[in-house]
Amino acid sequence: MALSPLDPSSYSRPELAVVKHIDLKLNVDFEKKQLTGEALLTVNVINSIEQLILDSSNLTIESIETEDGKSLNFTLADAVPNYGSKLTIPLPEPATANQNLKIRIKYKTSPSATALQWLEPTQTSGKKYPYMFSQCQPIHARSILPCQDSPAVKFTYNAEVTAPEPFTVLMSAIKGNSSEKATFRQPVPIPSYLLAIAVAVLESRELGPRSHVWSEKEEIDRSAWEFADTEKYLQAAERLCGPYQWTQYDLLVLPPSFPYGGMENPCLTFVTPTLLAGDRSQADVIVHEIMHSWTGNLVTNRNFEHFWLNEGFTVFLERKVGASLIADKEEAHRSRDFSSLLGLQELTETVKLELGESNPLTSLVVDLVGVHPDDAFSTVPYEKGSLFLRYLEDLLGGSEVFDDFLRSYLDKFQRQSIDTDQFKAYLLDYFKDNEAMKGVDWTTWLHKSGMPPVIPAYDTSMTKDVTVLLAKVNDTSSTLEYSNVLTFTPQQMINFLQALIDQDPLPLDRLRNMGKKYNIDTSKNSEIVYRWLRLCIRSRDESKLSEALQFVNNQGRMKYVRPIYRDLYNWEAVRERAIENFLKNEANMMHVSAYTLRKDLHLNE
Ligand SMILES: CC/C=C\C/C=C\C[C@@H](O)/C=C/C=C/C=C\[C@@H](O)CCCC(=O)O
Ligand SMILES: [Zn+2]
Repeated sequence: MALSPLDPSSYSRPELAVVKHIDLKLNVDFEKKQLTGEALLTVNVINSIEQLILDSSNLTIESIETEDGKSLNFTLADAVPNYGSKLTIPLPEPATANQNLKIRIKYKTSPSATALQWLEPTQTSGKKYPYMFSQCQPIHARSILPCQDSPAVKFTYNAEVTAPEPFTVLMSAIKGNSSEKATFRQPVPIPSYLLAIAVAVLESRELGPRSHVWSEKEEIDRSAWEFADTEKYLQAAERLCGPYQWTQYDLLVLPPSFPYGGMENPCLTFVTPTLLAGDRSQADVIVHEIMHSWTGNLVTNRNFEHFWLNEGFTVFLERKVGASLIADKEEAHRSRDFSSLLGLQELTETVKLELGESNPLTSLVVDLVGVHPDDAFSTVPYEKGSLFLRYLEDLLGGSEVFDDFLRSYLDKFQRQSIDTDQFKAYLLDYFKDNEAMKGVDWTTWLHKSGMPPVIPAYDTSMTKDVTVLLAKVNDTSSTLEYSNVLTFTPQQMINFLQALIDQDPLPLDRLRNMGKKYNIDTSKNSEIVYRWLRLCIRSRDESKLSEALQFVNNQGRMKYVRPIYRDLYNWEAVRERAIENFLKNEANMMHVSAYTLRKDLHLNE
């Protein structure tokens, strides 16, 4: 299949023409699980073209015409699994450089559009109304509208959406005030993966001068409490990165099947309800999504081979901003390093235990020719990426100089899509007089698989207690008491449990005793519950099996569900039960969850 030279995951040819703006008109039909409507594309021609090529997946194209109603022919190629169909629109006459074309496409989505999940009322908290939401990243926007589904292309959009009463429509854009129909405008150019829509019966609460939180009414009070500090985080982010450019920053708490912790849809971050821990302990996810307002959403990876530019930078900024909220400078430094050490633990598990050190997907820059981005997803771009930036910061003179570089980088590349070479060239030029720059082994950092070549000298004072506890627990002759963990924060407990995951399993009686004594087995914090269940599975606790299955059935956050299923698969005695459980629940999952779990459970081989 011929794909774009700029993006191995798209048919479109952004080097020839780019969509600059989209006017969308959509109607939401819950009965048919379908969006129907039209997209009016404004296309800017870069090099003479005789045809326009777009991405589409499972769309029914009803007609294509020019703005003044002249019908255009088109061909929809046979679908290639997971990439969809190339949509070719021959132009009535060749278009030349700088020309702007307007093309109106009337179409319908399919009930199995991979970007959309249509929930039955039983899958919602209210149990009365259906619910629909999207997840376009990485390349699922093509199942919602015909487009250049590549982050190399950025467009502004306006939308008008009709849905029956009493549904609310939300999109990744500024919401209009009309009470008759839902209107939206996104004046900042976005890549297609940031297009988002949710339609449900929702309530909202004000969180701050530019923020509301939205959810079903059953979660609204808990959500407003959990995310009350949003404005404080936005202001801290602005102090580091400059003014917030997206006007509105709202949050939408989705139903439990939402597959990610958070998705940085502009103006409206989508989050999993597993963040509602009741103790604000998962605020780092909100800070992470806020930081995407600069890295990812303003400065965007040109294609998903450079995904680390989105995620590595965002994790790096998230930890800086998190630390900046702590008044005591030394404590802030300790806390930043503590989070980085947890990230390093997760990276170690991914590289050494899950993917393997020679796996090409453990490189920072990956080759996605013939590899679907959903199959390449892991903690590597997040943690190896942010560790690389931390290495550079330490090498080049610390945060005093590196923060200035970051602001300059954001300023230089804002509203653009870039690749790793552009980042590298800019950094080399910015620090051209810095001798230390010569010591960077670029090839190893960017293109070699495995663990990073250098691990920063992190402050370990906050992990000391964890290390002591780990030795105690591993010494099976030592007595365990609640007092051992009395002063532990949820983060320290998470760090401790993650360290246990990264080592050989504890004998089952020791693990059970630990769970009881340390009150772990009654925790409501999903980050703790998930790691605890994994430990129980790895120590072969059959009595925990139904709890583990319930946990993966009750929420769909892939960060939790996939490792649990993989651990269950590796336990031969329960493998069949795990597969049976997956097959029973597959229909309730979003496409990306079912797709990746099928691979984790080796079901399509
Ligand atoms: C090297 C990686 C190459 C390609 C991956 C590109 C896209 C990955 C695709 O599967 C979509 C990812 C969407 C992620 C959204 C949110 C995450 O940041 C959530 C992280 C996990 C969690 O907290 O639940
Ligand atoms: Zn992210």
